Amino acid sequence: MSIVGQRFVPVIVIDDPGLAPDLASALLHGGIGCAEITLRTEAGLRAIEAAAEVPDFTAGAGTVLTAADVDRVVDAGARFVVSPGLADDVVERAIELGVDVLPGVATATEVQRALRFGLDRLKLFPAGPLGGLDLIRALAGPFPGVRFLPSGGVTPENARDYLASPAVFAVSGSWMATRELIAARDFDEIARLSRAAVELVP
Ligand SMILES: O=C(O)C(=O)C[C@H](O)[C@H](O)COP(=O)(O)O
Repeated sequence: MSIVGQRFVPVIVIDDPGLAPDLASALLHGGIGCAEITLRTEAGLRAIEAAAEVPDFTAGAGTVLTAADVDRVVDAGARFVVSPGLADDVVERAIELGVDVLPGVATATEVQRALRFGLDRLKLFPAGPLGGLDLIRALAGPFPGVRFLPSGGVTPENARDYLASPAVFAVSGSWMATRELIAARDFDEIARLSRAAVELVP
């Protein structure tokens, strides 16, 4: 399973890898089948490993900054790799290993660089501060074949509008599984917020 077909990609910052299986189950319970587990914390890598074991769940890695990170997260079981920006070595290594890669782009120049790698699904980061849907509409003009994953400033209030754009394949954000909710083991609330997100899509 890959990220294709997913419409919500929760961004996870986790401090205890032991919580990853319950987190993945809560997301699944809410109707979300994947997550980008970031390497922002020490626990990230082991959390990917644990979430990758959960049946029907697609564990991905976020904040992947180097080719060595790609090796580590793929070894841990990550099925997709997300970066805040576009680093050639990260993209090349992910392609070599045959894992989906979603580099972050913020400009038309970066979209062109991503296209040279044959990528047509890109993260747009940080989507809100960059101009949100206005920017996506502007980029969709010269790049009609590209689909974006807006991340950064996506909320339950604007997710539906983003997802209504044909240039958006999924949205990403931390709101349905915040670091605090995970640390508090509030898996019922994570499932509820996930369900509410999924229900935003007609
Ligand atoms: O660390 C990374 O590699 C990231 O991917 C950054 C995240 O995409 C955003 O931090 C999510 O933004 P919020 O939903 O506004 O919290």
